[in-house]
Amino acid sequence: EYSHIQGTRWNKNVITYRYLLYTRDLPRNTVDSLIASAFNVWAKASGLTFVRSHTNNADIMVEFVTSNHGDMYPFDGPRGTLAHAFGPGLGVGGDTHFDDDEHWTAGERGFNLFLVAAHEFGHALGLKHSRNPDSLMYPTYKSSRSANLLSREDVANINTLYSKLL
Ligand SMILES: CC(C)C[C@H](CS(C)(=N)=N)C(=O)N[C@H]1Cc2cn(c3ccccc23)CCCCCCNC1=O
Ligand SMILES: [Ca+2]
Ligand SMILES: [Zn+2]
Ligand SMILES: [Zn+2]
Repeated sequence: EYSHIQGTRWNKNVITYRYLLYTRDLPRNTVDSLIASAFNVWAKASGLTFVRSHTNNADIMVEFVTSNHGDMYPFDGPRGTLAHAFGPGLGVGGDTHFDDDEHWTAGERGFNLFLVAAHEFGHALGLKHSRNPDSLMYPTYKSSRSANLLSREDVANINTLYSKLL
């Protein structure tokens, strides 16, 4: 929800992402697959393609950081704010930061990285919060989410931003 540079949406269909820092809570390949799955949630609904990059000019830089980490939004230790993402745009646009003072998991305990990442990438694509508790873009974390993560509202909102490419 930190729409840093006024760009409501990405103006391209292929969006790259790159890891800067991992968490020690999970094996790297587990992080890779959870993050890829979170991108895939939005790829299916928007027609966008997400490609992992290993160079430093990726659109979405992904990192696990704590407290003050170089932007105007320091994290707050365990619990509280779990992560944040900048809206579409150049430079810091799209960048997604996870609070590494959280306990990141692939399951039910702690905070599920897939669920949080899916919410964050909604912001990275330009989505704001929803008032519907069943929506992925609801402002607070919910561990129990149905199989189809996106509410009809989430799908409608992403389609408003990115008309589903044929
Ligand atoms: C939706 C998330 C994936 C991303 C958002 C952050 S963002 C920028 N991407 N919209 C988030 O972290 N929301 C907080 C909101 C929040 C809930 N509480 C808080 C107590 C203090 C501060 C924040 C919170 C009450 C206590 C529970 C704290 C743990 C869970 N935290 C949250 O749900
Ligand atoms: Ca926190
Ligand atoms: Zn940050
Ligand atoms: Zn949010």
